[in-house]
Amino acid sequence: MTDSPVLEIRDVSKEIGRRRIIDSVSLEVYPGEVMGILGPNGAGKTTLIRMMTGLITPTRGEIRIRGKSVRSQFERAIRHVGAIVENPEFYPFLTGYKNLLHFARMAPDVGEDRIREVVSLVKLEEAIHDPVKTYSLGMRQRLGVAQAILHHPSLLILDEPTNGLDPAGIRELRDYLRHLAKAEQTAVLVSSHLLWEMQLMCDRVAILRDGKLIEVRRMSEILRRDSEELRTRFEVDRTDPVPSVLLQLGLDREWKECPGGFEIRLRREETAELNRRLIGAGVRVYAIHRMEQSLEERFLEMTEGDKP
Ligand SMILES: Nc1ncnc2c1ncn2[C@@H]1O[C@H](COP(=O)(O)OP(=O)(O)OP(=O)(O)O)[C@@H](O)[C@H]1O
Repeated sequence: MTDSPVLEIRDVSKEIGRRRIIDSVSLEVYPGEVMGILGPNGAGKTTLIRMMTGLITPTRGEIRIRGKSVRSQFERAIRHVGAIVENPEFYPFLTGYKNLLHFARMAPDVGEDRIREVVSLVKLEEAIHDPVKTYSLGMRQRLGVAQAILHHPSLLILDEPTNGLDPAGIRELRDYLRHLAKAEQTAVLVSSHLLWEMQLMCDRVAILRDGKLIEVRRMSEILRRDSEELRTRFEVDRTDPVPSVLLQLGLDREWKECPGGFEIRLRREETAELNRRLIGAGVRVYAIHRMEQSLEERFLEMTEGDKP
């Protein structure tokens, strides 16, 4: 990536009382990407987001938005940000359009053209002239995003945006967030404690545990499982040669019999190799099943790591 980052978090820590809630976090988010902050409840996601929006100040370190320090150049930094940190509040008896008009009056250079543009970006054209009290949760969420992006922010921050949405609502949210990131080159930052939601929405994900950033990875890398040991089931006619074949391969792995064959944990390449050797030993192999680890299992592994 050659662009300069929209958001730079540099070695940020936050202590409240004697507790370090955020511990030396550094992270960069670029134009046009959807970045997820993933961590279990209490990991520090909201605290980190509150620091990005200037609601609280870091104990140490610095946060810059488009190169401007949130602490020392607050107004110049924050004008590039659109955020929904709590649930957005609207006037329920006014239409979506009138609500947006109301917010547009507070922002410089936002006219009705821009309102129409954001309404179309969040795909709310059909309902925009209905009163907000008739909106579903997902529609309110979209109106919230429309409001947050009225002033063309470079960075859109959404804290747990999928709370209360059903899978269809989450898919919609994903579609227009991705569209927004690509169409307006907005950097989007969303937090969640659910990996599968991040999988649907994000290009990259930053994993937070106990206030520490333990990894930043492309979502596609997390989902690629070639180098991982997965539980693999072989359907075979006999298992008696398995120990000697494993010995030949130098694979010091536990395996166990199961109905119609055996199970073992293997990497992708090892699976092919074991198959070849089994056939060489005269075993008939009917099927090989690699059991994908569920996303929830992977999330627990990533966030619990070396915990007891
Ligand atoms: N003002 C505060 N005073 C004391 N402790 C706090 C304060 N704010 C947050 N904490 C603690 O810091 C930790 C991180 O909280 P934070 O709300 O940032 O986590 P989170 O990852 O957003 O979790 P959740 O998804 O539950 O909101 C929690 O253990 C919380 O109790």
